[in-house]
Amino acid sequence: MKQTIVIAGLGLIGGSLAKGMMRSEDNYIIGYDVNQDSLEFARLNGIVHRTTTFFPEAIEDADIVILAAPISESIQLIGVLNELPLKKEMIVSDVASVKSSIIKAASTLTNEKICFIGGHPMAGSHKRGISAAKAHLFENAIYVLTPSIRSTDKKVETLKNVLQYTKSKFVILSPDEHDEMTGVVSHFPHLIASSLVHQARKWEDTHTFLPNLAAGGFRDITRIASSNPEMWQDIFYHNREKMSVLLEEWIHEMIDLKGLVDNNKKNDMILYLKNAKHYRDGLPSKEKGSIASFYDVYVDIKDQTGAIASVAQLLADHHISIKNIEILEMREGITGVLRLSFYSKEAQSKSSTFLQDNGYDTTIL
Ligand SMILES: NC(=O)C1=CN([C@@H]2O[C@H](COP(=O)(O)OP(=O)(O)OC[C@H]3O[C@@H](n4cnc5c(N)ncnc54)[C@H](O)[C@@H]3O)[C@@H](O)[C@H]2O)C=CC1
Ligand SMILES: O=C(O)C(=O)Cc1ccc(O)cc1
Repeated sequence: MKQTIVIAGLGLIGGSLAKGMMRSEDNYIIGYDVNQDSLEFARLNGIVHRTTTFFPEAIEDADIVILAAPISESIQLIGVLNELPLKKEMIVSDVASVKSSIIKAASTLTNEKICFIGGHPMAGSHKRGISAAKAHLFENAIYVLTPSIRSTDKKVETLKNVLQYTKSKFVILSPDEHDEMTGVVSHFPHLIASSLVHQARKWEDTHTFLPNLAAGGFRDITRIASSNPEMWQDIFYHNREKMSVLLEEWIHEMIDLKGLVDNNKKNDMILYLKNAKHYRDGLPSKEKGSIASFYDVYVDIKDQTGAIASVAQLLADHHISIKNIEILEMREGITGVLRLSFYSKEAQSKSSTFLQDNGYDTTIL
């Protein structure tokens, strides 16, 4: 059955959803955004069927509306929707990284034609805007749904059917459970990553050479500090109660850790690190989920012209596509390490074998 789907906010997430849902001929997709350039990009690249900057016109014939603007803007749009005269019933969902404030806004809806179901596709990127949108962004990722009092199981199934083209895995959670868990594994790590970067920046005043020593570990743990600051401020604001509890807990943990360092508690420190390693190693890291991870191969390469191209060409010759390629360490004139990420375990192991057969040193961690 043909469905008219409106995506309000055609940025990284809205654009990726649109691209995923365009896979079905049953979906007629309208893009709404306040930014003309995003809409033009979407039109030129066939990401949606139609675009508009006028919200009432966008939702006129909608069966499903997905709010994909920044959290505070999506909350406002819920209020706007409530005031609009609607011709027919519609499912309204969102993609916001925090669910309690969205569901709170939805609970004030009085328009009987609206069935609200909160949503959060748990995958993203440090980039923003529609030009970074990818059809496969949510493949195998967890997609949390938080039904409100204004939804039914049948409507949840309808929404899942439409969203199935994103190829994500649906999980139903309460808003509070969602905000607590994402607080721990997604939001709080962003705060810490930013604070580590600040610490390094301050120490650079003492040691100007310091940035040159910022190798793989520092870059890995602070990668997420390069994300969209306005979006993360909005997330921290809406999840501020959980953030405050987590910060309090973290401060205590750091004080305990300082005790281990100051008093040279060797065995306690080893145990602390062992326990962390054990838990980290046991995370479901080979599937894309709330912690995105891929099948990686580390390759030692020489610092010489064409070194990366040779590795890429070798894999291309064997029809293996690389999901991501990153230079982890490159010391001038010596060697470096490339991290190649693949979509499957099979591609990972084949690549490693082909590379080794061609004289490269590879490691799979
Ligand atoms: N970036 C990420 O990794 C993830 C973000 N999210 C959530 O997705 C939402 C959007 O984030 P992104 O797509 O990353 O941001 P983005 O900055 O790439 O896109 C936001 C879009 O919303 C538009 N917009 C702003 N105010 C609007 C309004 N009043 N009406 C219509 N459009 C409006 C902007 O022009 C922009 O095109 C946020 O609520 C965020 O919490 C969820 C999962 C992952
Ligand atoms: O895993 C992370 O924390 C990311 O950086 C990607 C991301 C960002 C925001 C979300 O709401 C969900 C996923």
